[in-house]
Order: sequence, then structure tokens, then C-alpha cells
Amino acid sequence: MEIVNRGILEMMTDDCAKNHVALIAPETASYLKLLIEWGNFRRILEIGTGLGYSTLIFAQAAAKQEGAVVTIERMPERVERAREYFSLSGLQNIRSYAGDAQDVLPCLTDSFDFIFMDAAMGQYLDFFQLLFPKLAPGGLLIGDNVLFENLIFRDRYQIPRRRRTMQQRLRDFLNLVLGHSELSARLFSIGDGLVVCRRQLSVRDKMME
Ligand SMILES: C[S@@+](CC[C@H](N)C(=O)[O-])C[C@H]1O[C@@H](n2cnc3c(N)ncnc32)[C@H](O)[C@@H]1O
Repeated sequence: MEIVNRGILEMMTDDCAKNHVALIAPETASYLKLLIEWGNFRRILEIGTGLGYSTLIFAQAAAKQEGAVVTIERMPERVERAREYFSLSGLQNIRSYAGDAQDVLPCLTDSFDFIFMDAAMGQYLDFFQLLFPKLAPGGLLIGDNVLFENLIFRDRYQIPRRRRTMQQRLRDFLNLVLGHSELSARLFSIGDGLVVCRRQLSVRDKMME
């Protein structure tokens, strides 16, 4: 299996900048790669492919432990471009779906041990309802950009009106995962904020480990 060379990642970074496509922060990339490698996570799901930068980083980390990545993107031109990069990389362990995650997720029967949400933040709560049943015990569900430029901590009336709905939706999502009885969740100030949630093992899972 070929390893993604730095040249492709640099090309993608330039392409994202030129076309105003956001991509994960370098520190987020390093942290998530480490989690995948140390956790030996093999079944990875990503919501929000963009041009495929994070997908390639995950696929490269997963390939070392015979894992694979499923990624979903709703903008067809981004899907097409990302697939070109995937074939250029030589990595064979990526399955790319075109469509809105809310339509694609119900069609996926697999379960996953590492799920990364990097898409419309206002939909994280809806995604969560579809994703939680697919999250394996001991697996991680991660949401990016949840600090929303630190607006999450500000009083509702001190932020521009047009951003209040997003603030409320993100707060609802964070309240749900941080208080969820089957998850351990932590908020990290990495990039624009990462929430990392681990699905706890049941007593039966622990005995089978
Ligand atoms: C920040 S970009 C993803 C960047 C990518 N993860 C990376 O680091 O290279 C977010 C992407 O999510 C996609 N997106 C937003 N909402 C979505 C949805 N409901 N279903 C699928 N894709 C979605 C957007 O079109 C956009 O390309």
C-alpha cells in the first residue's frame, strides 16, 4: 500500500484555499491521527469529506492497521475532486458516498469505532441520532468546530442575531453528549474546538474484552 506523500496533501491544502473549502487544522489532524493509531481504530466514518484532506490522513493511519474509511459529502463537485485525490494517493481503503449524510446514514448497515463529524454544525444533533446506534462500544464519536469561535460561551444577546440559532443548536448538541449516560465526553480547545465522546463498554462488553 502506497503511503500518501506530502505533495498530495500540500496540493489539497492549496486547492482548499483557492476554492474556499475549509479543512481540519494541523493540530486537529495530528491529534486525530494519534487517536486512530493508539486506539487501533479500523472502522472509520467521516461526515463532511470536503476535498478529502482529512479522509486521506485517516485512511493512511487506518491502513497501517488494516482499517478503512467511509466518507460522506453532499456537494457533487467536491466528491468528484476528492475521488481524484484518493486515486492519486494509491490508497485502496476509502469508500466515498455522495449525498446528504441524513439520507446516506440510514442506508449504512456497518458499525464504526471512530466517527468524525466535520459538516454543517447546526445538524450535529440530528446526525447524532443517526450515528449513536452505529457507534461500537469503546468507539469514539468526535465533533469538530464545536466552540464556534468561542461564541458558544457568550451570552445569547451579545452575539449577532444571525449566529444565535447555530449557537443554540451547538449548545443543545454539547449538552446532550456531555450529559449522556452511555458516553464519556470531553471538550478540547484544539482547532475551533473538538468534542471527543467515547461510548462506554457494557458489563458484558468488559467481560468479553
Ligand atoms: C469543513 S468541510 C470538511 C473538510 C474535511 N473534513 C477536511 O478536513 O478536509 C465540511 C464539508 O461538509 C459538507 N457537508 C455539510 N453538511 C453536510 C451534510 N449534511 N451531509 C454531507 N456533507 C455535508 C460540506 O459540503 C463541506 O464540504
